[in-house]
Amino acid sequence: MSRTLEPGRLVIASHNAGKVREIADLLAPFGMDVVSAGELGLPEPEETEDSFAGNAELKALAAAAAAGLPALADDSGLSVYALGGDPGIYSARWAGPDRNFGAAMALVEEKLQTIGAEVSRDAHFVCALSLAWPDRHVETFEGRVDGTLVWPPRGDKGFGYDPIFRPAGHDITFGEMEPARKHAISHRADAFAKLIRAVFRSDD
Ligand SMILES: O=P(O)(O)OP(=O)(O)OP(=O)(O)OC[C@H]1O[C@@H](n2cnc3c(O)ncnc32)[C@H](O)[C@@H]1O
Ligand SMILES: [Mg+2]
Repeated sequence: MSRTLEPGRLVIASHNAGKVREIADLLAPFGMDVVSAGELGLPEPEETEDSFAGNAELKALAAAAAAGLPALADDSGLSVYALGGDPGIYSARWAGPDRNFGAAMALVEEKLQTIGAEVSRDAHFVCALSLAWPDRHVETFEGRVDGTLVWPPRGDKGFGYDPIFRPAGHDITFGEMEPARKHAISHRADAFAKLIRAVFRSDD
């Protein structure tokens, strides 16, 4: 049985502006009073776990303890089939400390080109969302969206690797997609749907 999230303040435990915006959009119908980790001046913890869920839990627990409030963290990434799942949990680190996703996308493409012309361009995004409370109770939900990598990058509406990811069944990239359409199908929306079913459930 999941714990119910009571109305009140909730920390979005991310230092990524694109994610904070998407999570705030997804939370908007639920009437929480959201504040980001950056606005509270919380430190960015080192992501030392070897899974999306492990890193999401670490970030949520750290923010909940520091703020004394429930905290929602997101650990996510792009997993490329032909690259054995890379960049995966290292998706942010491939962009380097200056968060240069142009360079990270070019690195993905370069590695695919090195494998050869017939290489599979299948990829998926994963998102683990963890909700933690100051008493260290934590709940984690995972989502996924499948798609194909395109080159060159297209669109400037999203963030991160969005300009090279075309979700299955669509002919535009996440970078070209309106936020509302991305929220209907994304890995983050998939994880979020599971989270809201669990923690905003009514007990009757
Ligand atoms: O850890 P926080 O502070 O939340 O921010 P971060 O950017 O470091 O986030 P992650 O550690 O989860 O790294 C995941 C990277 O994968 C990329 N990514 C995740 N979701 C994405 C999405 O919806 N569209 C494009 N790229 C995404 C994004 O660029 C992130 O930097
Ligand atoms: Mg991170």
